[in-house]
Amino acid sequence: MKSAKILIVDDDELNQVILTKTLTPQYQVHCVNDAEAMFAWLEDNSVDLILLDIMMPGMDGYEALKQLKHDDRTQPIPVIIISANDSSGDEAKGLELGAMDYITKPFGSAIVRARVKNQLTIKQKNDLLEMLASIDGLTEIPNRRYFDEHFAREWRRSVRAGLPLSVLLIDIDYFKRYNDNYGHQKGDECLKKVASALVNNCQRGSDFIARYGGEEFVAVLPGSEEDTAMALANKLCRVIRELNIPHIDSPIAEHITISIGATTFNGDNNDSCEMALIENADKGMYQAKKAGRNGAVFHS
Ligand SMILES: Nc1nc2c(ncn2[C@@H]2O[C@H](COP(=O)(O)OP(=O)(O)OP(=O)(O)O)[C@@H](O)[C@H]2O)c(=O)[nH]1
Repeated sequence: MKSAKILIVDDDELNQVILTKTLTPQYQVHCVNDAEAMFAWLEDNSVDLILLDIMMPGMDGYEALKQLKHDDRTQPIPVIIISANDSSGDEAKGLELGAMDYITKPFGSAIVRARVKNQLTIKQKNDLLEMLASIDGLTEIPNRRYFDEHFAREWRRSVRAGLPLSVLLIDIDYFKRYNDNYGHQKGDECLKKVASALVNNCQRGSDFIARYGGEEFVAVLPGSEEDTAMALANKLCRVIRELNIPHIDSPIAEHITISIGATTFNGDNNDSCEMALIENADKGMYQAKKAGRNGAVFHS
């Protein structure tokens, strides 16, 4: 809870100072003067709670709240309205639009602190549930649902910043034969070992690995060009070979191997879409399988 991030949206500097002073000992606080600055800040920063003023120059707080709740990316962020409008009609309007709480000005510090704490406690529990719903039960790495959200976010970031984004599709070779020969339980153990080796061998903090489905994994590599992506793909093939998981029924090796399809979006082509990137990686995978497996192929 200590490191929770709170965004204060208020054009009144005195309110900003008082709220910051009230919350700073416990939380990370950032202030912006209007709704436009709030949306700009949210493009690149994660926030756990928003304290939102209603009467502001430009877009007012109600409209800002409506837009926050309309966007999947900002919808889960709890909003507390802090407003000088103290009529029950105003409060009802804010709550109906999706605010979690409503504090009227002038406010007492203890009330602000208590209400913020309540909302952050609820948020923490919701985040935990969200996390549990995003993790694959077998391998304990991010699941397909988590991947879909993460990948869409990274794609937008890459288009906006004009930065490359690489994707690796990773598939265990002859895994049906492995299951048939060693049994489904051993198959599960193998999937766990492969997943953890893949996660432990991704170099950059921004690299992301998920279970794509069955015996297939996917890596999202923000900021990585073709060379870096292929270097990582080849390294992952080697790492999995070196796990030395016996697979006597594999026609190509005595141990478990993987095939990888790789592709890169260069951040400069707005015509392509995120799904085209997956399709390209899938084509690379098909070629890697056709070329004999146990290796990586880049498809642009
Ligand atoms: N043990 C176990 N097996 C799984 C799981 N998910 C998928 N599989 C198995 O993975 C196998 C995938 O087989 P295929 O798609 O035919 O591919 P493959 O045998 O790996 O052959 P190639 O990909 O062409 O090298 C199937 O037998 C699935 O039952 C799982 O959670 N646990």
